[in-house]
Amino acid sequence: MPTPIQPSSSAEAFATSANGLRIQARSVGQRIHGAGNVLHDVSLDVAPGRLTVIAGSSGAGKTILLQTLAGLRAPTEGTVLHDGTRPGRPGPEFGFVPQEDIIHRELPLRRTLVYAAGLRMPPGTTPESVAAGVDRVLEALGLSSRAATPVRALSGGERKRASIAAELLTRPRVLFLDEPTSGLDPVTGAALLRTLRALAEDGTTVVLTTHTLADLLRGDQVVFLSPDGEVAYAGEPGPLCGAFGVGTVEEVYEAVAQGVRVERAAPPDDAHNADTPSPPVPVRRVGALRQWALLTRRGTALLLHNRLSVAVLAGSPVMIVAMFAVLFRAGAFDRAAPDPGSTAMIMFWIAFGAFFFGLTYGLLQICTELPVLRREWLAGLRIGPYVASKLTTMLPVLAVADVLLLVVLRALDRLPAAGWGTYGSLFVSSVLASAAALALGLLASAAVTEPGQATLMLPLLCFPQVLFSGAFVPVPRMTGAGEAISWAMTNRWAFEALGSGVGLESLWRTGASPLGPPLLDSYGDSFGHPASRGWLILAGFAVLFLAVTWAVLVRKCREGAVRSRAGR
Ligand SMILES: Nc1ncnc2c1ncn2[C@@H]1O[C@H](COP(=O)(O)OP(=O)(O)OP(=O)(O)O)[C@@H](O)[C@H]1O
Repeated sequence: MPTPIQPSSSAEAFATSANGLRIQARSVGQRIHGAGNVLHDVSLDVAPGRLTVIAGSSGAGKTILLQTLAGLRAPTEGTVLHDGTRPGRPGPEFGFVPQEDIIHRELPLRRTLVYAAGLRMPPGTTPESVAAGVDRVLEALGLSSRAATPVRALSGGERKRASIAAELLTRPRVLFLDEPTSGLDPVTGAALLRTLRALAEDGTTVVLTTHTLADLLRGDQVVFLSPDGEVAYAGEPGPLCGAFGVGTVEEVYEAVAQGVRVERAAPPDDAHNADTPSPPVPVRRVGALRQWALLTRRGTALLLHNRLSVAVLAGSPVMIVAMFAVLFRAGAFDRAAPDPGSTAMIMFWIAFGAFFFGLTYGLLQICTELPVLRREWLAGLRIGPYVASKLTTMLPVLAVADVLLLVVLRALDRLPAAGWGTYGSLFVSSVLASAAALALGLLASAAVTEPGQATLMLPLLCFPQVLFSGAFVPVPRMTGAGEAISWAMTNRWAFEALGSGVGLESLWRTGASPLGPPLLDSYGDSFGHPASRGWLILAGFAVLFLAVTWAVLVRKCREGAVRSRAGR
């Protein structure tokens, strides 16, 4: 059941004594690629410690104006000033709550906020201070009784408050919220507005967009946008209806749609010092190593709390081992009576199994949490430690899956009775194949725009890895184009490294089967190189895919969350 916001959501409970940010917009225009001019000549002042509500019909440009006022989008015309200078890089004094959730859903609320605090609060903050900070925001937002509840089990209103709680951890001077009351019932929405008002009364500047009529009358200032992105009204909410000569807020929407504008005195043109971006706030960010350690811990906790992840983690190895047991007869590697065709296929399926584990583990890792990543990037998260944490969270799991695969296949006599050296080589080949596939999965996960697309990528990425691996059509038998493509397939190098490590060439050449030598002719020198050559290539692919993942994420965070500040 949703919890009501407690009376503790008062100015006292915030106890931030924030010194609110002053925002000025002067003749702001915003041109969006594909949408044209979305904002026209917007000039307004947002005083520190005031609650400003931006309203207007759907598509009027409310979100774009909010992002522009926040300094997340540089205006294409005019100027936005924060405390009289152009916005710099957001720091802990800045809070932004987009429409999507910006916290993970899997963990209990308090634990989620503790991780968020670890990434946002200054380095050196003691665990006691983190705990106190988290308890403070939970109390301020009336969420103390929900502290142990997984975020996914919270109601829509509670989840929205949880996102706001994450933003309040650093006691921001300004808080921007995109439609915080959408989807909330009137009582919960009103309570949330009261919470935001308490925050403003304590000094924080609060700016929000809304479609909820009642919200318009609850702010200190209303900015009403016309459908073509002009300011139709900016001022106190009390005189709003009277200014349009109507009786209700609904009628204000109608009047604005018909082109009515309320003239007002233009704010003074004090944008002369706009050329200087505000000096960067001296923020000490949490170090890269600490970010990586924290993200790895959080990633592991999220993984273990996500039923789908656990099902994929446990299910994939079990499924593949079961298929092996059904498909192949035992004893294919017996030197006295080998089955060369099966030995090649066993090596291929081990390579493909390792690839499949890595790819499936990686594919949903990033696309499911992109809004969270973007918001945390704004708060100082570095992409390098983020990508590295994905590797350190997933690679041990993959290594265990690969070991299990090899152990079970040996126990079922689908692999030869060989020494530690052979099995060490098979293990390294499998883990590197999984690591390269994981990196490929992370890259695909970073590149797509939603989880559904990531799922579609699975067959697209798997098919070429099967066809061009060199297992079914040996590389020497491929066309020139096919051979060129096979170079880009990690599965080819894993297959060859595994075959080399298990000694396929010698088994086929000197084993008792007459089928060995002709097969060797077909496969050429596929298994004639040391396994270490394949390891190097697989490691190279992993590094390459991770580097591209990093680049894609940096671009996405910059484009999606922060657009050129300070004239960039
Ligand atoms: N990334 C984008 N690419 C192309 N057009 C965009 C983009 N973002 C916004 N727009 C367009 O800009 C206009 C204003 O969008 P915005 O999201 O600010 O409207 P809004 O008033 O917040 O609407 P709503 O109330 O429906 O959320 C719309 O026509 C929208 O289609």
